[in-house]
Amino acid sequence: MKLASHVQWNPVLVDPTGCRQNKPRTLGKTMVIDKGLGLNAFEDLLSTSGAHVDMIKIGFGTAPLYPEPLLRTKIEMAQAYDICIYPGGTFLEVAVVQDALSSFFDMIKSLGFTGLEVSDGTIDMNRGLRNELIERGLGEGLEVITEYGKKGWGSSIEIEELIETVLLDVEFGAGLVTIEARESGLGVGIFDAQGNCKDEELSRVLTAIPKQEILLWEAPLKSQQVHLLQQLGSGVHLGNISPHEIISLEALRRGLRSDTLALESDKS
Ligand SMILES: O=C(O)[C@H](CS(=O)(=O)O)OP(=O)(O)O
Repeated sequence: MKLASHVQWNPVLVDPTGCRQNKPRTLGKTMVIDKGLGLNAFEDLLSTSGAHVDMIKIGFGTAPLYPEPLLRTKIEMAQAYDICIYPGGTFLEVAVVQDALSSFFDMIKSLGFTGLEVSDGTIDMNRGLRNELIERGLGEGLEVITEYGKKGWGSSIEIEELIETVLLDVEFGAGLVTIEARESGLGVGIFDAQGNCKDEELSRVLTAIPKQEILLWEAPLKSQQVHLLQQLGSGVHLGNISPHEIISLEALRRGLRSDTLALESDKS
C-alpha cells in the first residue's frame, strides 16, 4: 500500500485543550486492562495507540496462562513503547494466599514486568504486609501502584480508611493509588448498580484528597470516563480501559468528541 504524503495537522485540531502532555506524563495517564490479547492484536494496539497508553495491566491471574515466549514478547513490546506493564492485583493476592510471594517476585522480575499492583480487593491484608509488599516492589526496581477498595458487589468507599490508605501508600513509595471499580464498573466503589457515579461519594473523596495526581480511577464505561473528565478535567488518570477504547478515550480527553468538546484541561 502506498502511503499518502505527510499531513501537517494544525495543533489546535490535534489538541484543542492545548494541555495534553506527551509521555512520560504526570497528568492524564491511561491504564489499559489486557485480558488475553494475542501478539498481533497487542502489536496493533501499540502501533495504533501506544502514545496514548501509560500502563497496561495483564488482568488478574492471566499472566501464567500465556505461552511464556509470547508473554515475554508482549512485555518487551510494552517496554519499547515506554508503557509500565504489570500483572493484575488479584494475581499478587493469589500469591499471598498461596504463600508463594518469593516465586511471584522471581517470576515477574524474570519476565521483565516493570510494575507491581498491591491490592486487597478480594483478600484481607494487614497494613504491615501492605507496607512490606510496596517496599519489596520498589526494592526490585518496580513501579508500585496500589489499590483501594473491595471487589464485592455494593462495596463502597470508607473515607477515613481511604485517606489513611492513600497517605500511607504514598509515604511508603506508591506512585499511584487505584480506586477499585472492577472490569464491569457496576455496583462497586463510587459507581452504583447501573454504573452511575455516586457524586456525593466522589466529592467526599475529592475534598479528602485534593492531590488528584495520585489517584487512578478505574472507569471502564464511556459514561464514567466522560463524567470523571467533566468533573476532574482531562488530567484525571483513568484505568481499566478496554483495548479498543483507547483512542476514543484520548479523543474525549482532548475535547475531540461531542461529550467533552468544552472540557477544561485540568481541575485538580
Ligand atoms: O486484574 C485484576 O486483578 C483486577 C481485575 S478487575 O479490575 O477486578 O476486573 O484488577 P484490580 O486492579 O485488582 O482491580
